[in-house]
This record gives sequence, structure tokens and C-alpha cells, in this order.
Amino acid sequence: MKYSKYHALGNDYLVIAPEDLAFELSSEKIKRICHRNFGIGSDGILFGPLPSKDAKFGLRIFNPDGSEAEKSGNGLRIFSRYLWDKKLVGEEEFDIDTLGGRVKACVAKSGQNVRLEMGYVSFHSDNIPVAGHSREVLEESITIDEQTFTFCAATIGNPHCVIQMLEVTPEIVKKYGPRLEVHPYFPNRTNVQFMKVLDRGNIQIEIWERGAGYTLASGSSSSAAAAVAHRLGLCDSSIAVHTPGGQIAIEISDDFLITMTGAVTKVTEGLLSMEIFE
Ligand SMILES: N[C@H](CCC[C@H](N)C(=O)O)C(=O)O
Repeated sequence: MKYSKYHALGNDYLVIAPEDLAFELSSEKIKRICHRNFGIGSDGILFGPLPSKDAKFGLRIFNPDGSEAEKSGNGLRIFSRYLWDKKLVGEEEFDIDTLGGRVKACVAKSGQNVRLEMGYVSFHSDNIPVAGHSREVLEESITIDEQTFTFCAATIGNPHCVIQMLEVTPEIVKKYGPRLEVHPYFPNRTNVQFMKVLDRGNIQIEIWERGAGYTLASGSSSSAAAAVAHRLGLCDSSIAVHTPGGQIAIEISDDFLITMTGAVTKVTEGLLSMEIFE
């Protein structure tokens, strides 16, 4: 079965087109395909282009644990580049429909940089969702192993828990991320970012992704963390998000519409052997 592999700042995805799918894309098969040793290895699968009544293209996004995600910023940038490589789009703006809403994309002439209008960020508990009474979830407490953190929650189609720290490290996100991901506050689980505000135009994040674990970059995490920093008055509306895999540029409108610009790199095209499922 044919597939294409790309990465966006080290957050890697496989693109599988419906016409190439040789089997049902079950959760078990997704886990095996994404496995770093027993499969191809990736931070997820992008299944498309699918027919859509709301946009030019439809896309489904799967995490390596087999769960389906509402949105993926890096995934959508990669899928946009894939559509451009396949000459299904040119340099014009086009739209893609996801479970988490419709986005608008534009691929730069080199194909190696994609601008994406990601949609609106909400901090409201009903939208994210976060358990408890209806409210904006800003600067609340959450305790893991007797360690209490102050967090904000946000959605840009998928859920995020953002914790501001004076210093952030891979170790801290790997220690607390797994427990925060499945905390009862988050009925649909959550993506987690530990965020250091560097100045009014720059933040640094370490990421634990729902259904994927530690990743080197995340477009929706970058959008959520930047939106929180802006909402708390710590950053202006143009923010460079520094992730271990590289930088993503985020623009935030007055009503929290997020535009994200970042790199995409093509890794390979390949043929998946059915032996991996035996
Ligand atoms: N694991 C995420 C989806 C992928 C997010 C990330 N790869 C991005 O670039 O936004 C979730 O379950 O919401």
C-alpha cells in the first residue's frame, strides 16, 4: 500500500489516500503502522483527501494510539503540502474540513512553508471540554502526585492544557504529561504544554500530545499556548513559538482567530508491506 511521509519540525505524519487503502484503518492497524519498531513509525496518520460538502477537501487525523483527533496543525500543514505535491492545489488559498472544523491553507511557492488559518481558540470549559461549572478555564489549580500546577485550558478544535513555568524541560513534560493527559478534569483527555514566556514575542514549549506522547513540535499546541500567553497579557499578538523541533509563527486576531506559518519537509514515498500485520 502506497504512503507518503513528511515531517513538520520533527512532528512526522504518514499520508494515506483513500484510493490506496488496502484494508480497514482500524485502531490496531494504525498502532502497528505508526509503531517506531514494528511499523513505519510516525506521530500519526493523515487519511485523505476525502469528499466534503463543507470544503474543497476532507481530512481525518489519527494518533499513534489509534484515537482520532479533531485537528492537527502540523498535520494540516503536511496535508496541504501533499495536495500541492500532487498538483491538487496551486498557490491559491483552499480549505480543508476536519472533525474540529474548517481551516484555510496556502502553500508557498517552494512547498516548504505553509500558512494555515487554524480557526478560533476558545478558553470555555463547555467547548474544550473541562469538567465543572461553565467558565473560562484560566489560572486554575491541578494536582499530580502532590505537585500542584496553575493551568489554563483551551481548544482550537482539540483540547489543550497549558502550564506556565519559569523553566521547561523534556523531563518535566515526560514526568507529568502522561498523568495530565488522562486527568478527570478532561473528559476527552488533553494535549499538554509546559510553557516558558521568553518575552512579549517569544514563548518556548515542551509538548505531551494526547494519543501520541512526547513530540518535537505541535501546531495546535503552539496555537493554544500562544493564545493563552496573549490572553494572560504576557505576549503581543505575533508570537514565535520555540519547540524542540523548531519555530512556528503564530498570529492572533482580536477575537482569537489563529494563523500559523511553519515549515514542512518531505521525507519519502513508500510501499507498506502487509507482513507487518501478521
Ligand atoms: N495529538 C493531537 C493531534 C495532533 C496534534 C499535533 N500533532 C499538531 O500538530 O497539532 C490530539 O489528539 O489532539
